[in-house]
Amino acid sequence: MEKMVSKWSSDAHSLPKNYIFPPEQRPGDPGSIPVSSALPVIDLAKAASSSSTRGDAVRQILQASQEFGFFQVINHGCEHLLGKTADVMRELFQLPDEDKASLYSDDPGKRCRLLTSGPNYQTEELHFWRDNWQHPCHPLEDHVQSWPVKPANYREIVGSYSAAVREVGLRILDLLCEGLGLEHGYFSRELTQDQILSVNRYPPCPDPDLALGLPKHSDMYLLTLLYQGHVYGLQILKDGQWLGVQPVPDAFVINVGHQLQVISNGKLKSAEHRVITNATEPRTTVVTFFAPGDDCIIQPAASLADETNPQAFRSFAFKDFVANYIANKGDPERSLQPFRTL
Ligand SMILES: O=C(O)CCC(=O)C(=O)O
Ligand SMILES: [Fe+2]
Repeated sequence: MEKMVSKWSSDAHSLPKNYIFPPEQRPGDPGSIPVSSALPVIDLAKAASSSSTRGDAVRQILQASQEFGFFQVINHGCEHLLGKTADVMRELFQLPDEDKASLYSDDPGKRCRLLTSGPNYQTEELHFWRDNWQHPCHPLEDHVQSWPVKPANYREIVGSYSAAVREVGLRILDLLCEGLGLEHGYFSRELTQDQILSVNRYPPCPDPDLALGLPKHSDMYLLTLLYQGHVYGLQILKDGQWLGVQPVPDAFVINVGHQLQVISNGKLKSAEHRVITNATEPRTTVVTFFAPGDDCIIQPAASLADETNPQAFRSFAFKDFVANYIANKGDPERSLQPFRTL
């Protein structure tokens, strides 16, 4: 708990050595990377099933998932919950130390915990400039009892938020099904059995050129839904170039995880991304990962593999992917390599 960046960083005028990335991984001058307007912002109101524009929304989502592995959505229906949810998370990070100490754990096996840096602080060579709070949130009745009782409205607000973003995530997955030609509901059972809330808190950093909030990685689950608020920090790698993701009011940033990359037989891309810090404004982001159950078998959808597009990955149990991802510290190529057939 003493290790949490938010605990000591306001007194730090320079970076501790083990927060300084090697030169080739450093973000460098933030001004050198453009905040890009190229990433599509898709209006989900246009994707209503009765709407004549649904086909356009399906094409936009599919194209963005192929080209960038990322897109933003607006008019998703959760706008009224965003401020409340971000506020309750900020309150949680500002609870008195004794309350936070009861939530903090360095044990990577604990699913509901406050932590700092990466999943396993003890074994890391370099640390990331972030604190994190995470727990499962679906099905709600299985998990809500393990959530904190402070802030007093935490369970109510986070329960509503988790249920509402689940609907958005499943709607987006159904639009992707339509785009990929998979049957309706393909992703709605074991493939999204788990849902994990992960809240990042990036305090102001004395030297943003040298540190990273999160280093380059791809997400290992099926689909990620991110509320990033108004503070910039997320960058995605496209064709070897970093692009900054513009904060759009009330939008969710959506990205393809490794499991969706595999199920789509490589048609959709799980893009690498990272988080930079800044010297003045704390950044709080609320991430929801939609994930398969541990024993769920992952494989390319049969209809997406044929003679011209041979099956690019073998089938595997999701938990075996997770073990290999963790062993390789999320390195995208080494995480996927044992499961490739081509
Ligand atoms: O905080 C962000 O902007 C992105 C977080 C992220 O990439 C992650 O939690 O996997
Ligand atoms: Fe990520």
